[in-house]
Amino acid sequence: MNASPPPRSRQIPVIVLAGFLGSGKTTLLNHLLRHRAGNRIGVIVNDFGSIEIDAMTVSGQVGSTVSLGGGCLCCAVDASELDTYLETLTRPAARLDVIVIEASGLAEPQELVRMLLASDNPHIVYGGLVEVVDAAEFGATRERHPEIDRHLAVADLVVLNKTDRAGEQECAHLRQAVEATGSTAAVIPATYGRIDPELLFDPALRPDGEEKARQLTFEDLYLEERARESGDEHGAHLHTVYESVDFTSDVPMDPRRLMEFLDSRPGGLYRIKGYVDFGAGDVDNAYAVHAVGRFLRFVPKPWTRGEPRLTRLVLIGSGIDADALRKELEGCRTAGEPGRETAQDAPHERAMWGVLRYVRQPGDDDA
Ligand SMILES: Nc1nc2c(ncn2[C@@H]2O[C@H](COP(=O)(O)OP(=O)(O)OP(=O)(O)O)[C@@H](O)[C@H]2O)c(=O)[nH]1
Repeated sequence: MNASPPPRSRQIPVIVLAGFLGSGKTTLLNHLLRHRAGNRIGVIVNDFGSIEIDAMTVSGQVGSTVSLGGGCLCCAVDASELDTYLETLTRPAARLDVIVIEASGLAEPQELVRMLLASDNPHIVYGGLVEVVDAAEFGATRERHPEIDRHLAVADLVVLNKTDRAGEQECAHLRQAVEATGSTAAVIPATYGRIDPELLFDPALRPDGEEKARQLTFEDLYLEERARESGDEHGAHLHTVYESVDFTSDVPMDPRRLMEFLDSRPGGLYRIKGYVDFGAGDVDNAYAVHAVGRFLRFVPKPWTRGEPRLTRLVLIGSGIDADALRKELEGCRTAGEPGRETAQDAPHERAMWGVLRYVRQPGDDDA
């Protein structure tokens, strides 16, 4: 009998980090690596020579960084090559929580996103496209590279970086430009790429508490040092640009109403995560939900015996109206007569069609 590999139950989010030359991608990546909240981050870079790989690796993580030499990722690496790198990084031994691909400043990010969505690797889930924009250079870059509008249109999160060098006007201009592309991406202002890592990944939840019990690392020391230098502005400001909304319900959600809510979600609502009980719509499964920008996916998972049938959602965004969102979600609950309905009822099955559009079937290519 063949020894089967150990199960890898979680899908690892893969985030694409894009932006024009010098916009601050590497700075942002380094910031994420220093504020990784216990997560183990794997990085694929397709730059060559100009990045200090050593500076980007964090303690205990050397070996999880794969550098693609030889040019622009979307041109030089075909899908099978990318898959090989992803396969390496998703091995259980790597114990990664998130993978970030830093696209070359000249890459067409949509090509890379398409490759990820079409990937057969069952251990990854697309985690969104983050487009870094140099606020001070935005006007000039746009003149030289009109394709930036195309990049903004497909981004899930736009980081308006270098706001220290730009005036209010440039920032407002960029927001308008993003909206004009038809994009609903959240726009987050930043200096030196200091965005809240929780926008991209969850704090690690390690059952063995290994991260909590560990000794001070270089990362901690670095953070302490920086906090001292800056009077701790740094840490305090990280949490000011976005809001999060928690929603819990023991009444099942109505699939049609929830899909209406999700299909018309406001632009600033950048992330939704959690799981949903659709009651009679599917009595056997909880539906894990994962939304980044406009990307949405449901993954059905059988309820375990005795597990409380709850819907639990966390919504994260900037410029969102938390009370209004919570009310809208409350309005998505079923009238609530659990037990009276059965999954065999045709109307319930039909109501689930909207949800099932976002459940990936084997062999699907969402691109
Ligand atoms: N003033 C200012 N400078 C910044 C900020 N963020 C990054 N920089 C600087 O901008 C320069 C370019 O930053 P990088 O992070 O290397 O940019 P990149 O997008 O990775 O560049 P490429 O790899 O060439 O595409 C560096 O000198 C950074 O220190 C910021 O918010 N404000």
